This record gives sequence, structure tokens and C-alpha cells, in this order.
Amino acid sequence: MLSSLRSLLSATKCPATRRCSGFVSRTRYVNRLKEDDVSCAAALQNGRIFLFHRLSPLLQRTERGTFRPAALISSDVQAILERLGSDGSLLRESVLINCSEQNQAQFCLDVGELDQEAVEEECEGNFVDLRKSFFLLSGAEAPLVAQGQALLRWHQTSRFCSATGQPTHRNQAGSQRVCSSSGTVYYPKMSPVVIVLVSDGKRCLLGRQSSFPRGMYSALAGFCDMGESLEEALCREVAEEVGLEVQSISYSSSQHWPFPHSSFMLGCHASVSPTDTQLDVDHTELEDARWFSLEEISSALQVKTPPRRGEPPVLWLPPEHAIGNRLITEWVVRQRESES
Ligand SMILES: NC(=O)c1ccc[n+]([C@@H]2O[C@H](COP(=O)([O-])OP(=O)(O)OC[C@H]3O[C@@H](n4cnc5c(N)ncnc54)[C@H](O)[C@@H]3O)[C@@H](O)[C@H]2O)c1
Ligand SMILES: [Mg+2]
Repeated sequence: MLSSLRSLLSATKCPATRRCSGFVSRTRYVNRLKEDDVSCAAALQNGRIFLFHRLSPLLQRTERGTFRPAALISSDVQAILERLGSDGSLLRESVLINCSEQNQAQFCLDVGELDQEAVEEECEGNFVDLRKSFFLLSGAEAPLVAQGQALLRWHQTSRFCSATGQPTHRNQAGSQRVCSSSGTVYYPKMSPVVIVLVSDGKRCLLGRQSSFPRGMYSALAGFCDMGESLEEALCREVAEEVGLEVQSISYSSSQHWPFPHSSFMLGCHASVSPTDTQLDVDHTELEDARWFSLEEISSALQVKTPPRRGEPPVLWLPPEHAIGNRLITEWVVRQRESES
């Protein structure tokens, strides 16, 4: 089990290899901004800002009718805030996200204290709930918006030290908060979640929670317990949710996921014996879980928009930039290879 995890880990592409020169300097620049408040304040003056309103990102419609998150110039945001009656100090609450390939620092800012419609009119866009945004944005943009929302949420819920009850203060980048009384340093938190596509060699296993949109199924997922390894969490979740014992595991890839808060999704494939596929679904966790054939999954991958109200139910899968979709697509590729 562990050897297959190791071999897949070594074969997984590093994000830097997908980029051309400049990755190292950009990475070090972002790191410097996290440590140096003066440099970060200067970067903010020339940076790009992604606006949110009560954690919903601002999206603009493109000429092609698609959507993109609005990356506003810092000075434009400052002018808009002033026109809408904010004293200008709000801009300094921006939180550093990253640095673009054009070497511009990227920040996020929640303008929830301003009138939503007035900001939308000024910015020629709309604040769209993050779940809905995820189905409207492309693969490259959704993670940026998710990261921004996760950081803003963490700041909004970490204003006080959980040990002393005293206020915490952030650095300029927003990469940490410090208790004003004890000096305890807090960093943004994530919850590790294992997501696994189980296969019996011919079919793959998908489940749905009652909260999922109608017709949607995904790979099994669950939060890791304190002290568990990834492999232990995976075996426990599969046993708990569908009553199966996993035989082997291989690692695929990972992803930050903003729901319900900040999850760190660790994606794996797992196999069960073809003679041990009888499901015993825990209906307190899952509304349904079923085995699906390659044909069923292949046609579901073609469904790009969820069925409208009143239309007959149809199997559809998580959006392309969700790791669940990636695991399912990898399984389809492997099945086709093994059958050819
Ligand atoms: N990106 C993707 O493709 C994809 C696909 C499927 C699921 N997911 C995500 O995986 C997450 C976990 O899946 P799940 O809901 O089946 O988990 P789960 O099976 O562990 O069940 C959720 C329950 O676990 C408990 N729990 C334990 N630790 C928790 C923590 N740190 N935060 C919240 N609840 C905790 C709670 O009681 C909660 O109701 C979901 O939030 C979902 O958004 C992502
Ligand atoms: Mg689960």
C-alpha cells in the first residue's frame, strides 16, 4: 500500500514545473511580503484586489459570456471606496493571496460593510455565492477565489485569542494574527480531508449526501481524525460510509477546498476485491452510494451543466476543478487503457 503511494507521489507534477522562469523569485517575493509590513503596504498600492461582499466574490461577465473574478487595480478600489463613503482605511484590511505571473501582488478584500448594489454598480460586476461561483469559473480562477475567501473567513472568525479572550492583531499581509496579551501567534487553519475513488476493477463507487444538488454523485470523502495517517483515515471512512474493506491505496493529488470551511483534500484511488463489493451504506452520512460502470461515468463526464428544475434526473459529477472530478477522470483513462 505504502510503496504505491510513494511511487505516485514521486510522479506527481510539481506546480513549479508547469511555469517558466520567475517561479522562484515570485515565491520569495510573496514570502518577503508576509514578513515585511512596509514592503507589503507598498505592494498593496500597486497590486490587484479581488473584492468580496460577506465572503461572496465579485465576478464580471466577459465578452464571450463566461465569468471571471474581477482583479481590480488598487488605486481604482481606493477611489471607489471613497466615492461610497468609506474613509479609505478599509483598503489596508486587504489580505495577501499570492503574486501573479505578471509579478503583481494579489490581495482580497471584503467590503461587506458597504452597500452591495452600489459596489456592484461601480465595479460592473456581481457578488456571487462561492458555491455558485465554482460552477461559473474556469479551473485556473476558482482556486484563487477559494483561497481568498478562506483567508478572509479565517480573519473574520479569529479576531480574539481562544486562550486569553483578548483581541488579536494581524500583520499587513494577513498571513498571521498575534494575541495582544500573550503574544501567541495564530496561522490560517485547514482541516485535512481524504477523498477516495474506490474501484472493484470494472466499476467505481460514488456516493451522494442529501445536501448535494439533485443527481450529483462524487467520490467518498471524510475528515481525518486527530492522530490518523492518510491511509488510516481512508480505510476508516470507506468502512464507515459503505461497509467495505479497502485492499490497496494509491495517492493521486491534493487540493484546497473552501467548503464547509478550509479543507485540505488529499485525493486517492483505492481498490476492493471484486468478490467483496456488497454495499452496506450508512444512511446517516450518505443518501445513496452505488457502483457505476465505465459507460455511465463516461457519459456523466459529458454533462457540463446541472439539470434544470423539472428536467428528468441525470447523473452528473463535481465540476472540472474539483478533485473528485479529477479522480473520476483518472479512473476513466486507466480503465480505457486497461480495456484496449
Ligand atoms: N473537492 C471535491 O471534489 C469534493 C468532493 C466530495 C466532498 N468534498 C468535501 O469533503 C468534505 C468532507 O466530506 P464529508 O462531509 O463527507 O465528511 P465526513 O464523512 O467526515 O462527514 C462530515 C461530518 O464529520 C464531522 N467532522 C469531523 N471533523 C470535522 C471538521 N474538521 N470539520 C467539519 N466536520 C467535521 C462532522 O460531524 C461532519 O458532519 C465536505 O465538506 C465536502 O465539501 C469535496
Ligand atoms: Mg463523508
